[in-house]
Amino acid sequence: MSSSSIRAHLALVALLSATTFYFAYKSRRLNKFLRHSEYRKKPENPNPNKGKLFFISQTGTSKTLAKRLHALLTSNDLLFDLVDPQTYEPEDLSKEALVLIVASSWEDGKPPEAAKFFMNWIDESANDFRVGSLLLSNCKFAVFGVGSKSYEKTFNMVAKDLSKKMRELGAGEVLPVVEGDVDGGELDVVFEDWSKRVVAILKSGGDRLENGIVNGEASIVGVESDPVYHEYDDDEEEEDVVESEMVDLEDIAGKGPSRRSVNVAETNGKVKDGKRDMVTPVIRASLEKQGYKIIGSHSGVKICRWTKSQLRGRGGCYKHSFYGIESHR
Ligand SMILES: Cc1cc2nc3c(=O)[nH]c(=O)nc-3n(C[C@H](O)[C@H](O)[C@H](O)COP(=O)(O)O)c2cc1C
Repeated sequence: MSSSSIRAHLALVALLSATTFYFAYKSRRLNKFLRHSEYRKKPENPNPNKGKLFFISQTGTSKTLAKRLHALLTSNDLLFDLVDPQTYEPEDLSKEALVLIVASSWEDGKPPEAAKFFMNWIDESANDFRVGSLLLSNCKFAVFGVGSKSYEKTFNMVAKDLSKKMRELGAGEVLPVVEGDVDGGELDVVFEDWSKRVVAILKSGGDRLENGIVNGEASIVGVESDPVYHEYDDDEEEEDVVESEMVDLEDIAGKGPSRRSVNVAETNGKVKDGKRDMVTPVIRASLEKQGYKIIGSHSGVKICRWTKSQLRGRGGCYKHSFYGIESHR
């Protein structure tokens, strides 16, 4: 073999080695990035189709009762996860179809320590005008309170508060709150009665739940109110009256937001770099449900339905009809 061909061989081997080394290095970097990346997929709600039975408890009374109900549900082939709110991501509430809560109240009607984050989340969401009343619109729920009448004004405050806030967020209450009294209120009997009613409702199928009517007694159904964010147009009133039969691809794309796609830990209404996020995951979900597109971390935008209608040649709003203003151009 001539010296020039040996040199060529050596150069080829060197090139191949360098290439192999380079790709091996890149692959390791990529793996490392994926392992540590903040964009790594967060764990999904393990059983979004199963009901959730929460216990909000400090000294175990509510937990014991919830366990009893869980056993009853299971023996009736009703699949529920028994959940400690401490281990639950409240963002997932919007995916739940059925929620049962056994909740105790503590000093000044406050929740036990373990449920503070969960309760705060519900409270903040219900009080945030940007979230609106659609967030839990797919969720049916019932609450049993564990407390003592001797605390008078704050008797079962947590349970009552939960019920109110859940309704404000659009969830449908299938049974009015039942208030258990640990001090002479025959708690076990009252709880057993409530549990049987819950099981009866669940076993009766979806109809009663859908209607929010239980054995003829009207349950408190989610309070409907207008969406909190509006289009950048003053045509809403007319839009409400005329419902387009056509479904916009844009609107479909807005449905079913993935809350995992945003960094929940950082943006759940918390302070980041000294600033509070304007579009938290909850607000994002609510806006996307209404067909808005989120711009940056601060705004939601949706094209006016009349503008779309006009662009399709199907007529515009009163501004066009009465004054000839072509706001779609
Ligand atoms: C210090 C203290 C404060 C309490 N405050 C309230 C209250 O404000 N409202 C109420 O209904 N019950 C109140 N209770 C009663 C508890 O709700 C009751 O003991 C219940 O069984 C606790 O349930 P848990 O073991 O599941 O936490 C209080 C009890 C204690 C010991």
